[in-house]
Amino acid sequence: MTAQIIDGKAQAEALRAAVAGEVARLKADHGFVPGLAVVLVGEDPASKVYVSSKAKQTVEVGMNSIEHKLDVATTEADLLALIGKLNADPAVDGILVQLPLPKHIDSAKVLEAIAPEKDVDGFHVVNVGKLATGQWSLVPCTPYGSMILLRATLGKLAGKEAVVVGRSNIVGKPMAQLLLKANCTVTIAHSRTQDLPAVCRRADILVAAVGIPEFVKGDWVKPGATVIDVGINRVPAPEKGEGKTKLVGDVDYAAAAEVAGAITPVPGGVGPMTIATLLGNTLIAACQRRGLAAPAYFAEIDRDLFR
Ligand SMILES: Nc1nc(=O)c2c([nH]1)NC[C@@H]1CN(c3ccc(C(=O)N[C@@H](CCC(=O)O)C(=O)O)cc3)C=[N+]21
Repeated sequence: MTAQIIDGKAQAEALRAAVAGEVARLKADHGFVPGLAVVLVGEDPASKVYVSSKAKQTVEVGMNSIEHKLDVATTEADLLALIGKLNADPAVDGILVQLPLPKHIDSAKVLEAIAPEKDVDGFHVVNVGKLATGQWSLVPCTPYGSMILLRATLGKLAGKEAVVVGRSNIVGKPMAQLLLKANCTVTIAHSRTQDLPAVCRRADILVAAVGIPEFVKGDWVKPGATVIDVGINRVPAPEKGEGKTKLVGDVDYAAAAEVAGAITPVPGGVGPMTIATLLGNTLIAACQRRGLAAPAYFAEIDRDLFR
């Protein structure tokens, strides 16, 4: 058996087209253009690629992109001052501070400084708390995108056995919250889990978010399961030539695809959805802040996922 490959690239394109349509409608009917501010501190090459890709796609859907590229030696106080300015700027609807930040900056402090209504990453404790208590909130982009892929692949998720491997604040925990909200039976597994392969084999929905290349093996996957691979790991690829690299996920893709019912590839799976949902969150934040109803397309996604 060979798994259905879940086409995150195509789904992300569809989502971006819907965002572009809503942006045009807001401009025509309400006379404003949503703006997304992205802050990058330092020169991490992967972060630079992601940030320029975000800026490019922001402009492609018709929104304003405000980029702040700061020196690696930027102080925490200077970064907090910039966030204060962006919070107060009416042209800024969403603020994203690219992680990881340099070691001398306290990320938690920085994330808490972002106005919750502009927190398009959904990382602020106010948004985390709202999600955990069933209140409306901005939802972290990667888990949100993963949920949209699951819904498109499986239909209703209620009653399914879901195992999330990884307990980070940016993926594992919010992913578990969203699966729970969609009425799955949810297990969060991690590095201290006893007999991790056996726990994974229970899953109808297996989400790998550990940040270790090809960590989840083929025989950890229940036959027919849906596998969501959140990992983006750059590894050496000597088979492509001296000094070459490639991207792999947190799942041993070739082996898992023999067993799974459906699986996300890396690249072309969850990654593109992360940027599309970021743009969606910016649109939602822009509407919310102006007292406008959530765009129909997103209201429908939420109804679909959580009712
Ligand atoms: N505050 C914050 N919010 C984030 O959402 C955030 C962050 N910090 N720091 C880094 C991670 C990583 N991330 C990705 C987004 C898109 C792709 C993506 O589009 N990947 C493509 C390929 C990319 C490539 O070829 O390098 C794919 O999987 O097909 C990957 C990774 C967002 N992150």
